[in-house]
Amino acid sequence: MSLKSKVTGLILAGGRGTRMGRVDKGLQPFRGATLVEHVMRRLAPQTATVVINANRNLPQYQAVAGAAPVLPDYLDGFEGPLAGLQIGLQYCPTELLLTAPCDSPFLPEDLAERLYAAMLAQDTDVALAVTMESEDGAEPHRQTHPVFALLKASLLPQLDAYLDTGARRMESWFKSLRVAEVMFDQADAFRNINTLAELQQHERTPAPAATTVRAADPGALPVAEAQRIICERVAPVAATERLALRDALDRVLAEDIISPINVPAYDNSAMDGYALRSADLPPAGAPDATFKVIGIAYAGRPCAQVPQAGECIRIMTGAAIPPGCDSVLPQELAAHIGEDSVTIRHGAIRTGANRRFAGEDLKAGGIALAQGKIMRPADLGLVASLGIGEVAVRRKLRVAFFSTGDELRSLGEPLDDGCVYDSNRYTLFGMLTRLGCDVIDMGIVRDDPAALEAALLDACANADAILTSGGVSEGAADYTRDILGRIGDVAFWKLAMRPGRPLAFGQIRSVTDSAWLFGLPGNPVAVMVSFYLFARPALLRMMGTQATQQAMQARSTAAIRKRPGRTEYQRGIVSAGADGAPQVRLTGAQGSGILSSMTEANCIVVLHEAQADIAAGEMVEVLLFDGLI
Ligand SMILES: Nc1nc2c(c(=O)[nH]1)N[C@H]1C(S)=C(S)[C@@H](COP(=O)(O)OP(=O)(O)OC[C@H]3O[C@@H](n4cnc5c(N)ncnc54)[C@H](O)[C@@H]3O)O[C@H]1N2
Ligand code: MOO
Ligand SMILES: [Mg+2]
Repeated sequence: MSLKSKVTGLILAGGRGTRMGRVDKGLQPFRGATLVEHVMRRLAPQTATVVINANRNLPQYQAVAGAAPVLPDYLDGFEGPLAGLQIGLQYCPTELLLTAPCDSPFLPEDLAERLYAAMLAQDTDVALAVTMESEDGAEPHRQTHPVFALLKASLLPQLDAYLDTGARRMESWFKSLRVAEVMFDQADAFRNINTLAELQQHERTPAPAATTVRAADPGALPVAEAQRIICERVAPVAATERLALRDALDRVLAEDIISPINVPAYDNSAMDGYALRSADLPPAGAPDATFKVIGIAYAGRPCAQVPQAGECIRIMTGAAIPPGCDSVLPQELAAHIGEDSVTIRHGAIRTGANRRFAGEDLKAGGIALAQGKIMRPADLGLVASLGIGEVAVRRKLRVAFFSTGDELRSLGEPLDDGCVYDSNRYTLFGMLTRLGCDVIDMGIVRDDPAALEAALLDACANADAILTSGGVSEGAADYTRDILGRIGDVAFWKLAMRPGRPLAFGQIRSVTDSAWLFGLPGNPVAVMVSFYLFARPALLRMMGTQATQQAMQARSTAAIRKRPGRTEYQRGIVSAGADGAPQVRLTGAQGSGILSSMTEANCIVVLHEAQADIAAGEMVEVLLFDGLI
């Protein structure tokens, strides 16, 4: 299914146009058309249909929307973009909704594609555009553009609930969701035209180029684009197996776990104390009430006695709440404890206090864990709490890997002149094992076409995916390309990133088998960065789950040099600063072959394509290694 068919476009044209003198912004003439028509032209090629959210001049908007509907807000009173988004989500017939304001005639032609790639890679519900803005003389800063968003249509109930609270700010709502931010380097493309003066000014200036110009690396593919292509091509393995619960640790669930029971199965006490009927508690102004203790309830030994007015039951944590009781007084809150009585003051507890309800953790018939979940220790416990001892998981992935290069020597061999020990097979072994794959280490393959072809066909017969390192850059790999062309469809990419500029990706096929190939660059750090950004999300998808990337913002403790036009990944150490906020420093020399600065790192600092030099104190994005690298 193409991305386009999954996306409905929504042009937000429902505002009052206050800054434009209350004119209807979308209908303002601009370069021979109206603003909304320009936006329509940019969105239409990226989406299945485009609908317009407008609250005035509906016939004029209908003329632009054609067969698609024009949707006025469901909420009254020009409540802002979230109200427009709400009606858009209510209408949305596809899985995804892409929004853009009516006054952004230059929006990027690859907006949907790039937002979707990030949504997939980071497993989020929303993806937003971000740019680096530099106003005259000021330091460049990150600017998010919440009205340029790709959202899952399934978010509607969450938005309804948010609007019910009376809140209206888009940024605040997004803070409650999982959001991917995508850096675009065409700041102009997101510039909306707010005033009539700006409109006249733009009428004269040339339109920004629709496609990105990558000055640093012309022809290089953006990272998000490569991630999207890879994720769209690979699919989860179909085979599953049933395993005893403990053996399912770190495996991917192949079926939803439906709870056969309520957990807890019965109402029970959260405290050691006295179970009572709250109607018997003393009202305000009344003297303390003394209850008669008529029995004891233990966990596992319920008490069947039914307290009457003024009676209670001594109860232990976890014991079933006796019939007729609705609240538990913790024993330390009693005013006095007698031989077989307890005295309670007004206000000591609320009605319903310390009562844990049947099904409050999990409801019978509900989905306790969804398929695709990686089984962590908490998940094992949760499944055990349901009394389930076996689960279906996807079969493990088999991943073959080898290093290429005549200069490589294996451990135990003498290091001849001009040679290096093969380290990539060790980092790859570690990363693949951490990911939960069955690994097939195929050793070192010489720079020889026949040997390489034989190794690839051998790997293809035994593995779902093949990871190689080395031999993918410009000249030396020419014969590799020929082989791969013969036995598969493999593309060689130059990526707009560093390290990890060269990458080969595609499928190897023999008469009976096929396997995905990730031809990683040879430099030891490039291998790891390429694995993390491209192979890992793809392998996780094949395993039946989705990659999560733990991204966060941290303050850079020092200035960092950065060339605009490519994404740079630098090794860093993130820690809490003196004020408790996250800060990051680089680990030293950042050459693609320098592994020592990788071993010290706990994160990668991501310097986006459009970013230039970073000043000390500036916020940067970091990806946590998450125990993988
Ligand atoms: N003219 C150009 N040259 C290079 C380009 C380019 O665009 N134009 N790209 C550079 C970049 S960036 C990288 S990264 C490397 C990638 O090269 P290959 O994938 O062809 O890898 P090799 O040439 O085989 O090796 C590169 C480097 O890494 C060492 N290496 C390789 N395998 C291992 C291993 N298993 N363990 C330890 N070290 C390994 C190898 O000895 C080389 O030093 O190309 C640049 N050149
Ligand atoms: O990928 Mo290379 O390591 O960018 O130098
Ligand atoms: Mg090379």
